[in-house]
Amino acid sequence: MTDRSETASITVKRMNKGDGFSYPILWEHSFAGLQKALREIPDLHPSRVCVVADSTVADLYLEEVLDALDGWVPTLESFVFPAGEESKNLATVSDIYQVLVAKHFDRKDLLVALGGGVTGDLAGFAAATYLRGIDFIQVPTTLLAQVDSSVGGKTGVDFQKYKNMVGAFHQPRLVYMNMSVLRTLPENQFVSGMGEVIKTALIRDAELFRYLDENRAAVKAREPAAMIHVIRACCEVKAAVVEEDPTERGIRGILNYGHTLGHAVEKCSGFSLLHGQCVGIGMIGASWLSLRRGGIPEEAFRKICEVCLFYGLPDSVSGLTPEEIVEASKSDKKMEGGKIKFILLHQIGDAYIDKNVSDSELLDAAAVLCR
Ligand SMILES: NC(=O)c1ccc[n+]([C@@H]2O[C@H](COP(=O)([O-])OP(=O)(O)OC[C@H]3O[C@@H](n4cnc5c(N)ncnc54)[C@H](O)[C@@H]3O)[C@@H](O)[C@H]2O)c1
Ligand SMILES: O=C(O)C(=O)C[C@@H](O)[C@H](O)[C@H](O)COP(=O)(O)O
Ligand SMILES: [Zn+2]
Repeated sequence: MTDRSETASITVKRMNKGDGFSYPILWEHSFAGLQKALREIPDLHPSRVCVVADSTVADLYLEEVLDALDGWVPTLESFVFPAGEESKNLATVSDIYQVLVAKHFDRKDLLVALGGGVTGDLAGFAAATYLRGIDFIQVPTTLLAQVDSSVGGKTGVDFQKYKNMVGAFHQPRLVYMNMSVLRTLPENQFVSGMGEVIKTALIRDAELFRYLDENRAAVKAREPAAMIHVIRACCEVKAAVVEEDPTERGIRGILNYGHTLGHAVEKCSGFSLLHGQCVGIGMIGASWLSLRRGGIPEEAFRKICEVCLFYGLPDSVSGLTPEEIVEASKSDKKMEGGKIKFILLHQIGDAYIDKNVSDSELLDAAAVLCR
């Protein structure tokens, strides 16, 4: 088994293909090395830096991050918004633009996304669009952001209650993780992150799935060695998929495992359920359909349910009907040429994209989730 228990770095690379990019992903135990990591990035010479954080993360870590950056640039700003998915909208992006305009940020300046996926998506989208694109870095502080959202350059906001309806692909220049921040992460947010961890294992890393199954106590207790192993494994999978297909023309779609039904549940719940919890619910539906299609055996389906439940993920949702979940799935952006894009499993660790899932199959899968 690969030893991923040491902190280290990997590099996301895609060069000379027209949309080339390359950036390091670093695992550290404090914010102290952030300035050095930034100074090592060639051609990154901002005069102004704005750290974007939500209210909770700002209270916990903003000062430490500003201290870590002290002395690097003449102008160091911060922008703080109310924590929660409700802030992931164009109004907050507009508020970020206002600060950037007021402080005369130019094309060479930099945004720092300090926080979870909401902050990364928002700050990344502001960076993608302000002056037609400025640099940004990701400093992820939730498990979900460390295993998924900080890598790969999907940025954006919700629009009229539709998830991520407006956005852009814009790769960060650096992903810097301070692993110690996981100590303050509330349990429900940890569980939400585990939704994306299990997703990653199911789509491309059977060995990681076994690790999650066999090291339950260590992972659940957030033991540092187990966390580094899990987070590195997820970043390796994500980096590999994104390098292959940065703008989701094809294979990147597998990162959406559990999201077709998951995003629909998230929308129908009025965002009262967390993203990773909804992905967990959606994965049960997608795994059930994989079983029915003869992709995975009954035993694998049971094991997926068992592992999801062990890590605290829900396997069903109350108060919703299968019909409304299907309706919401079909009005999400998963449709291509009138067909829904659904991700299924050949086996644990091997996902594929299927564009032939019928309405009745979708309805049956949604019915499995409604109790
Ligand atoms: N761009 C992508 O590739 C991608 C991938 C997955 C998810 N997402 C998006 O990410 C979002 C979910 O991200 P999230 O789960 O990180 O949510 P989040 O950013 O809202 O963070 C969750 C909560 O945890 C708090 N928090 C963050 N770090 C903390 C810490 N170290 N200690 C204590 N509290 C902390 C935040 O203040 C917030 O209240 C969704 O909008 C989802 O659509 C994007
Ligand atoms: O990076 C990707 O690609 C993903 O699909 C990762 C997902 O976990 C994430 O939730 C993403 O934001 C979903 O993308 P969307 O295009 O379906 O909104
Ligand atoms: Zn997701």
